[in-house]
Amino acid sequence: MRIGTRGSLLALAQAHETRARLMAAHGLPEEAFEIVVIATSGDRIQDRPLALAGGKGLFTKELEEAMYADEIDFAVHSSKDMPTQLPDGLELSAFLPREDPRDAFIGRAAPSIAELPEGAVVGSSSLRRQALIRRMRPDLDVVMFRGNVQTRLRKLDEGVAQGTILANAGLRRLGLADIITDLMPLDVFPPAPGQGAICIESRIGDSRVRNMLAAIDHKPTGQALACERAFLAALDGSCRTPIAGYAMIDGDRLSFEGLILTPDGTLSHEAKAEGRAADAAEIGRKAGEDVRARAGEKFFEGWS
Ligand SMILES: NCc1[nH]cc(CCC(=O)O)c1CC(=O)O
Repeated sequence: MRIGTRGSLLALAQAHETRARLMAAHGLPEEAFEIVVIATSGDRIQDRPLALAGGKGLFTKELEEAMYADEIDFAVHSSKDMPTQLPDGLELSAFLPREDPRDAFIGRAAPSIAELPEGAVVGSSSLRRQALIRRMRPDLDVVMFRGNVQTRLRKLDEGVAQGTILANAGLRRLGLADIITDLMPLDVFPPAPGQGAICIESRIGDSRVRNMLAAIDHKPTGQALACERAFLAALDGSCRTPIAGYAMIDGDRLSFEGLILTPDGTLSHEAKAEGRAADAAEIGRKAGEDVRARAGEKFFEGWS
C-alpha cells in the first residue's frame, strides 16, 4: 500500500502514525507500506494568508491527483485542512482517534494571552484565531504569521511577536508539547472544525483499501467530524469568515458548539445542539443553518 502525504514534519508524523496503526491492526511489517511524499501548493505558498490564496484545497489537490493517477492508494490529512466538498470519486474513509482539539499559546512576554502587556503583538494567520484573540484582548496587535513551527519560534526569538497560537495536537505530534505555555479553554477559544483529527481520503469503491482502513477507523471521531463538517458546509465553507466548531461524543450522544465571528471579534453568533451521535451530520447542518439565519447574509459579506 502506498500512503500519500505532504512533506511537512507534521504531515510525515501523521503518515507514520497511520502506518504504525495499520501495521499493528493487521500484523504487517513496515515494508507492507510505502510512504510517498507529495508537495502541495499549500506548502509552496508562504507569503500570504491561505484564505487569500484560494483556501483549503491547497493542501489536498496534488494528493488527490496522485490518487486519480494511481500513484498512491490513500492520502493522510489533517481533517482541519480538508474542504467540505471532496472531488468526485473520493471520500473520507477513516479517522484516527482524535487528539486534544484545543489551541495552545506559546508566549514569550507572558505565559498566557490574559497576562500579555497592553499592546503586545501576537502572530497568527488563522482568521478564527485572530478574531478570538481580538475578542479576548482588543488592545493586542494581531499580525500575520505563517510558516512551520520552527519559523514561528524563530520569529518569537527575534521579537517579531510576543506570542503565537498553534494546535496542541500538531505540537504534540511533533514532540513539541514542552514549548506550550498555556492551553486555551474550549469555551473561550473554540477550535476549528476538524482540529486534532487525522483523516484518510481514498477512492470510492476501492474495497481493498477500504477493508485495510476499516481496522483503524475510530467511529466516534468520524461522527464528531461528520457534525463539524456539516456545520461548516451549511455556512458555505466560506474561508473568509472565522468559524469554530467542536462536537463531543459520549456513547450514542453528541453535543456540539459552534461559533462564527466577525474578523475583529466584536460580533459573534453561537450555536449549541445536542442529539444522537447517529444524527451527527444532521445536527451540524441544522446548527449551521441556524447561525446563518440569525447572523443574516450581511454578516458574511465584505470581509477580505
Ligand atoms: N493548517 C495547518 C494545520 N493543519 C492541522 C494542524 C494541526 C494538527 C491538527 O489540527 O490535527 C495545523 C497547524 C496548526 O493549526 O497549528
